[in-house]
Amino acid sequence: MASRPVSSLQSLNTWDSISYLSQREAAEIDDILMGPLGFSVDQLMELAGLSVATAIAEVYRSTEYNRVLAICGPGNNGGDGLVAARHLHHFGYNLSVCYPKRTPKPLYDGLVTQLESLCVPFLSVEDLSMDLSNDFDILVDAMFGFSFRAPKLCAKRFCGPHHFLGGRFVPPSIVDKYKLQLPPYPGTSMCVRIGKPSQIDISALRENYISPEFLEDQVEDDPFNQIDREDRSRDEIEESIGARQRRDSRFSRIKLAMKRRIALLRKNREQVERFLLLSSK
Ligand SMILES: NC(=O)C1=CN([C@@H]2O[C@H](COP(=O)(O)OP(=O)(O)OC[C@H]3O[C@@H](n4cnc5c(N)ncnc54)[C@H](OP(=O)(O)O)[C@@H]3O)[C@@H](O)[C@H]2O)[C@H](O)CC1
Repeated sequence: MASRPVSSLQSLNTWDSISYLSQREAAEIDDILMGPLGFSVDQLMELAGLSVATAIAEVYRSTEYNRVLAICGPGNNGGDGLVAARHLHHFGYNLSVCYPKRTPKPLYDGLVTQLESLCVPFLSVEDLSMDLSNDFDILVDAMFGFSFRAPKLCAKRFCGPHHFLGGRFVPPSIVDKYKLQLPPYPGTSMCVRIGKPSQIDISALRENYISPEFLEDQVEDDPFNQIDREDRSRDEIEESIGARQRRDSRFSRIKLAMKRRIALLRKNREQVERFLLLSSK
C-alpha cells in the first residue's frame, strides 16, 4: 500500500506571495476553461466540490465534528456545495442539505438525485433553527460564488483559522496569462493550505468574541461603509485576541510561580518532618 500523502496541513506559508483574482477575471477564466481548454461545467464542479470536502476532512475529523449542513444557492457555487455534500457523506459525515432555490437543469437534478439516493435529507429554510450551532458542527456556505452582485472581497478578507486553495488542475496557459502564483500542492492533495495554521483556538475565545452576525439595524445602506465597519470590528477582535494572549501569558507566569512555591513548601515540610523525627529519637 502506498504511504499516505503529505498532509496539506503541513503546508506552506505562502500567504504573502499568493495572487488574487477579481470577479471579472474569475468569470473570464471560467469561460476559457469551458471554451478553448475543453473542460465541462460538471467536471469543474466535481473538482471544486471534492476540494472543499477534502479541505474540511483535513481540519475537522468526522468522529468529532459529524453533523454537517450544506447551504446551497441557485448557481454553480450551489452545485459545488451539492458535490461537496456527496463527498462528505462518503467520508463519513452526517449530511443535511438546504437548497431552497433549485435550478431546474439536468446537472442539478442529477446532483440532487445522487444525494437522495444516499438518503441525505433536504431541509427547508423553515426547518432550520436560528442558532445553527445547536444542530450542526460544520456549515458549508455554498450560497454564492463570483456572480454574487455585491462588493465581495472573498479570499482577500478571509481571516478565519483555516484557509485552503483548491484548483489543482489549472493549466499552465492560464497560470501564465493571469500571472498566477500558485503554491505547490503537497502529495496527491486536492487542496493546499494558504497562510499559517491558526495558533489560537477560536472556540476558546468565545467569551471575548464579537459576533460577526449582522443585526438588521447594523446593516449599512452603502456596502462600502459596511466593509469599513467590518474592518473596525476586525481590529477590535484582533485587539481582544491580543488581550487574551497577554492574559494567558500572565496566567502561565502566575502558575509557574505557584508551582515553585508549592515545591518550596513541600521541601520545608519534609525538613520539618525530618527534624521532628530526629528530635523524637
Ligand atoms: N472556475 C471553476 O473552477 C468553477 C467554478 N464554479 C463555481 O461557480 C461559481 C460561479 O457560478 P455562477 O453560477 O456564475 O454564480 P453564483 O453561484 O455565484 O450565483 C449565481 C446566482 O446567484 C444569484 N444572485 C447573484 N447576486 C445576487 C444577489 N445579490 N441577491 C440574490 N441572488 C443573487 C443569481 O441570480 P440571478 O437573478 O442573476 O439568476 C444566480 O442565480 C464560482 O464562484 C465557483 O464556485 C463552477 O462549479 C464551475 C467550475
